[in-house]
Amino acid sequence: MSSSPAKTESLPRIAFDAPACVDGMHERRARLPKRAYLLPRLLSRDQATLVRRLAESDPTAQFARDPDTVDRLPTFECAVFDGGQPVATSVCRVLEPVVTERLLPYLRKRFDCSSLELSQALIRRYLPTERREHPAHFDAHATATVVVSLCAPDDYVGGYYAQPTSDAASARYASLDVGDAFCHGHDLRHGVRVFSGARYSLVLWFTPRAHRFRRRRTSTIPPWHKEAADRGEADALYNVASRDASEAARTAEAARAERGRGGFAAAEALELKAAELAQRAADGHERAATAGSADAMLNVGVLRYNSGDLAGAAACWREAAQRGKGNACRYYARCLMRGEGVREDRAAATRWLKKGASAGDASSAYSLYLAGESDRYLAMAAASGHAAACVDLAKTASSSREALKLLRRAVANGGAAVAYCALGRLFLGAPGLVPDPSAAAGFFARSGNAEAQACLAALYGPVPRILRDPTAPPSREGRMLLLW
Ligand SMILES: O=C(O)CCC(=O)C(=O)O
Ligand SMILES: [Fe+2]
Repeated sequence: MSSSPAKTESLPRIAFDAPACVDGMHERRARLPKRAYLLPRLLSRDQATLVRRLAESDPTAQFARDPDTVDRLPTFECAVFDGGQPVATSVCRVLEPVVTERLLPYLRKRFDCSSLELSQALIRRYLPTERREHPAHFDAHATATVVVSLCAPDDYVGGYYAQPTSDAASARYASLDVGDAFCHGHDLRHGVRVFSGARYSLVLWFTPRAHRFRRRRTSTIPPWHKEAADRGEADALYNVASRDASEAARTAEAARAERGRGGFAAAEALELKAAELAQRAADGHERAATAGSADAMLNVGVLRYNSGDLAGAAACWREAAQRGKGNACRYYARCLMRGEGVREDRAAATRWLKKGASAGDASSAYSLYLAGESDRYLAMAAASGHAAACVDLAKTASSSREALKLLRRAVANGGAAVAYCALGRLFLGAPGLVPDPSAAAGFFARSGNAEAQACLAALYGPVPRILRDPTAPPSREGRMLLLW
């Protein structure tokens, strides 16, 4: 992870061919190994601003916090159009003419599909107190993706990047002006990293009419991606295998729930299906790894590790790490640190963690900080939204305001229990904040972890039952709303 750049211009950027006009649409083809295009000013500045304002104010629009399909952290996405139907009606009214009159004719031609339609549209936000990144992934479910910037370039540093290979160093950023769109197919690895500031984007997914999908009902692999897998394309093989793996996990969860309800026969059938899917996922990952997918190599390493083949696991992780996969660097460093499957070598482990951190893996950066390397690794991890790093950095923040920002980011990035506990401590007394034991108690109750319960006991003596409930609302709702 490069330490925070001051400007998007200093990041490696996507190069484009000269402008061309296709069916009245201005495009610039990206110089990338996969089909991708810049569509300058797809929305006017006014339209982009209006879309963003409506998303923030329309009662039919809401930024959801349910788990994202890519990283399982809160999405902070606002549904605009779903399964062929408008959701945020006011936003759809602005987009309708742009989609039907300009985008659809263009995309049908560019992606050779006369039945292409808008399947889903959503707005994502990346605020300093919320999501900072969306890890590299494929939009396998869509024939074509169109991402429109709803922000001025000066509002943030970083943004959307295309990453042709699994090596994080191959990431190239698209500098988009407000209203500019970037358009790509199902086979382009891409992601978002916001180093600073706030970013809003509109994401539109197009599929043939017959494959229109509803939110989260994307567990089946669509034919265009399956065809790529059948041709032996490593990335597509990996995507198919990881879809099988997540279906296996979902089915196993359903089996557990069924067993809990006493439906033993149904549970058994689900367990069988989960085992079949897990086996198919394992075979798929092996095939994808053999075809050269570093993403799959990481998972094959996990499978080997879990089966007790530590040397096999270390070899897989090393190979994936050599190909620039940040989390594989960390997994391999762990082997070196513990002498698992390789000879123990702490100096080499540190070198691999540094490589992982510079490939964007926040946990590598945090591990380096924990191992006593420079404090800048703590700042690096916190900047990416690493929850524990945000909480640790909040302890030495220069102001209560900065500490609050970091703790809100930790809550949004999966660290609720520990962050709420730290918030409780902050409200017991911090420079610039009037101590508020009642607000502190509310946060401790929300946290529910052992430390927070001890703090509650210290505040009020034996903890009343209601305050032990981690879902109990804070005691002063009005005040909480101001902060949250
Ligand atoms: O926010 C963006 O620009 C892109 C988000 C994205 O890649 C996705 O939602 O799949
Ligand atoms: Fe995407």
